[in-house]
Amino acid sequence: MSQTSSPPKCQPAIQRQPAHWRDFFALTKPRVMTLVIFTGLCGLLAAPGHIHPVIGFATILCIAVGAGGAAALNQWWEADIDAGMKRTANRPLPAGRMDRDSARDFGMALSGFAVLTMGLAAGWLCGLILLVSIIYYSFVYTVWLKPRTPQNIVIGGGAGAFPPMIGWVAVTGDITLMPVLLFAIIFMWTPPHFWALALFVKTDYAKVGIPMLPVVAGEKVTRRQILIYSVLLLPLTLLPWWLGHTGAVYGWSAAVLSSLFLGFALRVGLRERQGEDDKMKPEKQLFAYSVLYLFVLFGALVADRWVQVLGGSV
Ligand code: HEM
Ligand SMILES: CC(C)=CCC/C(C)=C/CC/C(C)=C/COP(=O)(O)OP(=O)(O)O
Repeated sequence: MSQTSSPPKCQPAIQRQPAHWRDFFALTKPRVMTLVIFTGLCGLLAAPGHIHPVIGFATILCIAVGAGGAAALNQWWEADIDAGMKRTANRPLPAGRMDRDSARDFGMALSGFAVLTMGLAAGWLCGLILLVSIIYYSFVYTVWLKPRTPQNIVIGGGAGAFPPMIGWVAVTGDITLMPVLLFAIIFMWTPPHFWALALFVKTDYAKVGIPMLPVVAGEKVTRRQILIYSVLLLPLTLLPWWLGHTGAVYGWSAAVLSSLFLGFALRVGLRERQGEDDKMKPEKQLFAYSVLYLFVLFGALVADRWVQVLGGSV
């Protein structure tokens, strides 16, 4: 098990020219962060109350910039690990298209800008939650948990669960039960989301000494764990409806989406791999569905709110 206690030592290919803007953009992990930004936007749109459109826009912009900054800091720290994995070897740092200090400075600048602007525009509670999520992802998860424990993403998953809470608090000004439930839903969703992927990129993580669950505990345990979190996710996503915080549009959407999630998870959880040339199709399907699932679930939350507003029930 590797214990990363200092930033990457290897300086890959020599970087002679200033990095291209495309590499700075890539450093923000834009594809992953679309869902982070979307859930933040949904938290903002589903919250009861009104927010000035400019403040609302600034809030989402700051979530995007802050998440991008945290992703850059993650890659600054992990350049040597990324260099050793096929999936990540072509990132700007391991591929030598950018020097490490630029990535660090870029990440710090984005993070600092996002937290300060968030505090000034949407209030310091939102600024504080954003700061916590940036530190959570770039330090608690990346530096501390990831190289040390197979429970890294269970605890570290909290980092990605904050954006809808930020969006919600930007509108209401305080942390009530609903933003906590939205946090809990993403927290519970993260292990099946990531372990489905970890099952089919297991060898990559093993190669660089990252103790992901399938590497340390094996596939069977990982499959069972995926199942446990997916079973718990179903009632958790229904809680906002049962407690009367949302209407039937969200409730039925959650019931259908989470049942399907459980269906995909059951196929992964209860099966055994058929030899080394197994294509891991159910695992790939669960991973792909996990992304679609969260998009649609949070979309349904907003649709539900709009139905209630138009129907005059709030
Ligand atoms: C600690 C928690 C998490 C871990 C370890 C994790 C890990 C990963 C990894 C390794 C990928 C593969 C794609 C890539 O390398 O860029 C991925 C894809 C993705 N993740 Fe996660 N993830 C986590 C949490 C989240 C959260 C909270 C969200 C959004 C709310 C999210 C959204 C996505 C999306 C949208 C993709 C697909 C990107 C694409 O289409 O290429 N992830 N995740
Ligand atoms: C507002 C804010 C700060 C949001 C952060 C959101 C967040 C925690 C997203 C996590 C998503 C992500 C890219 C995980 C990758 O894990 P990894 O870095 O272990 O993946 P890798 O193996 O691809 O590098």
